[in-house]
Formats: sequence, structure tokens, C-alpha cells
Amino acid sequence: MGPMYKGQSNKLNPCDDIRHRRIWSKSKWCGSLPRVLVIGPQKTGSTALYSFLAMHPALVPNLPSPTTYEELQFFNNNNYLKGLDWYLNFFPANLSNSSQMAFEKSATYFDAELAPRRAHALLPTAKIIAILISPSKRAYSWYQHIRSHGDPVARNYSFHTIITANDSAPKPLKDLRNRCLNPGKYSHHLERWVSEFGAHQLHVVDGAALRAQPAAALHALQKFLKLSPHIDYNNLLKYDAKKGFFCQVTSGEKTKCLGKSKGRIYPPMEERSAKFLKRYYTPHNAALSKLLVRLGRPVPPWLKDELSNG
Ligand SMILES: Nc1ncnc2c1ncn2[C@@H]1O[C@H](COP(=O)(O)OS(=O)(=O)O)[C@@H](OP(=O)(O)O)[C@H]1O
Repeated sequence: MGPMYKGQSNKLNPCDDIRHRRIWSKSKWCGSLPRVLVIGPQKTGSTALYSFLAMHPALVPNLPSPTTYEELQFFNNNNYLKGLDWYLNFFPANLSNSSQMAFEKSATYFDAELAPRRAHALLPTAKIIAILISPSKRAYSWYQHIRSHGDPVARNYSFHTIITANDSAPKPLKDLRNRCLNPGKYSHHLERWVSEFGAHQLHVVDGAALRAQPAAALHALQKFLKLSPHIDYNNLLKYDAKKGFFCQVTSGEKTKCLGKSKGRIYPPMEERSAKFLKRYYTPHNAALSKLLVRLGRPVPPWLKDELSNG
């Protein structure tokens, strides 16, 4: 089965078509599609959120992909051309009458141009979860991420050189600057998700709050998802002083934390880069604040902070 969304006016959902449903295989069917999508963006704590949600008895994560690990990256890239059959392979078929819901997290969905339309074409009733931290911190964390993955441009240029590259800079530098900075224009991307799914299907997690007090953030998220049972994450997560983050309680005093690539150790951002980014993101942060107020959502403390004059 081919792609479900090809152009502006061509939304085609095989799950809505009785002729498709009649010939559907027993082991793969639309009922196992995810009902919750965590869309990122990258470097906001999306893996922590994914692993915490996977602990919930009412939620079932996707099976891992051999190439992109826990992320399927279906709606944002060429995996989409592999079609619905490919996507369904990653979700257990036996969720039929159970109260469990499948979910998926791909942090690359957030800022991908086609992802909201494609996701909506297939999953019109899905709940969409975005997770946001200070866009400046996100950009710096992303730079550290691709640098440690050996990206040659990130290895050859400092963070400051990349974020301040102007339009006469060499193309690889400009491309990296865009990939580093564009996802942080949060309001622009969120508006696209809101216009496809409507505000009532979207929840914004404050990534700083999830990091500092995960149980409270997960309490609000469970309410939004109307999960049953409602569980108390205070009993399931514990701050691990060695890791410097909350981790999953395994047995007794023991914890299981995310791997080394989540919570990397690197020097603090240079003051001049922080200043540059604060100014760069001001119009985008102001638009985000306005959008959250319009949607009746709380404005995170870090956003108020970024918009202050200090
Ligand atoms: N509990 C817990 N454990 C580990 N890490 C945590 C946690 N909560 C939030 N974070 C922050 O998550 C940052 C990585 O974000 P993502 O998981 O979204 O990155 S990725 O896009 O999936 O690569 C990662 O960024 P870096 O600190 O730059 O490594 C962390 O700061």
C-alpha cells in the first residue's frame, strides 16, 4: 500500500475505506495504529518522556526500528513512502479490545513540513504531544549531539560561528545553522500542528518541568490523555545524583537511567552566544507566548525568562 498523502488536496486514508477493511489481514489492522504521537522537537527531553510514558500500563510503545532505534520517523521522511504496511509492523496487533493505546515518539516530526498533514491524514483523532525547552538551550544541545556523532561541519566550526553564520557563508555552514536554529521557532511549527489537529488534540509539555519534576508533568499529561489507571510517578522515578537526572526505579534503591548520549557533559554556552540567541529567538518566543495564551495553556517560566529584559 502506497503513501496516504500525496499533495495539498489528496488525503486518502485506507483505514476509512470499507473495501480495504474487508481484506485487511488479521495480524495488521488499523486498530493497532498509535493514538498518541510525541512529536519532539529534538533535544528537549523527548526520549525521557518516551521512556516514562512506556512505563504506563495503559500505553504501549512502538517496537524499535533496526535503523533509527526507538524512533520510526515515518511521517517526516522517506519511510512514509514504504506505506502503511511498513508502519503497522511496529505496533502490536492485539490491542483490539484492550484499554491500552499504542504510542510513538519521533522528535523529527515537530519541524518537518509535511508531518502534520500526513499524520492527520492517517491518524485524525490522535493526541499530539510536543515538548519544549528554551530554544537556545535546545540549539546548543543539538550542536553537541551532532558534534559527538562526528558531523564534520560541527567538528570544524564553533557553536558561535555556526549560529552567527550569515547568508554569504559556505552552504554547509548555512545548512547546519538552519538545522540548528529552525526547530526552535516553536510557534511557527506548532501553528501547523494546531491547524491540522485543532488545539484540543495538542498538549505541550514543559521540558524544563519534566526534567525537574517529572511526576507533576506526567500527572498533567495523564489527565490530558484520560489514561486509566492514573498512576503516581513519584513511586516510579527517582533523582539519580550520579546521572544528574530522574531515572526509572528498578528495585529498591536501584535506578535505570537513559544512556550516555542523554544528559551529555559539555562546557556551558558562551555568554556571547547566549546573548545572540536570546535576541534571535525573541520574536519567535513572543509569538509562542501569544499562541499559548490564545490556546489557554500555561506559559512556562523559561519562556517568561527569555522574554524578560535581563
Ligand atoms: N531524565 C532524563 N534523563 C536524561 N536526559 C534528560 C532527562 N530529562 C531531560 N533530559 C534531557 O534530554 C536531552 C535529550 O533530548 P532528547 O531525548 O529529546 O534528544 S533526541 O532528540 O532524542 O536525541 C538531554 O540533553 P543533553 O543534556 O544536551 O544531553 C537532557 O538534557
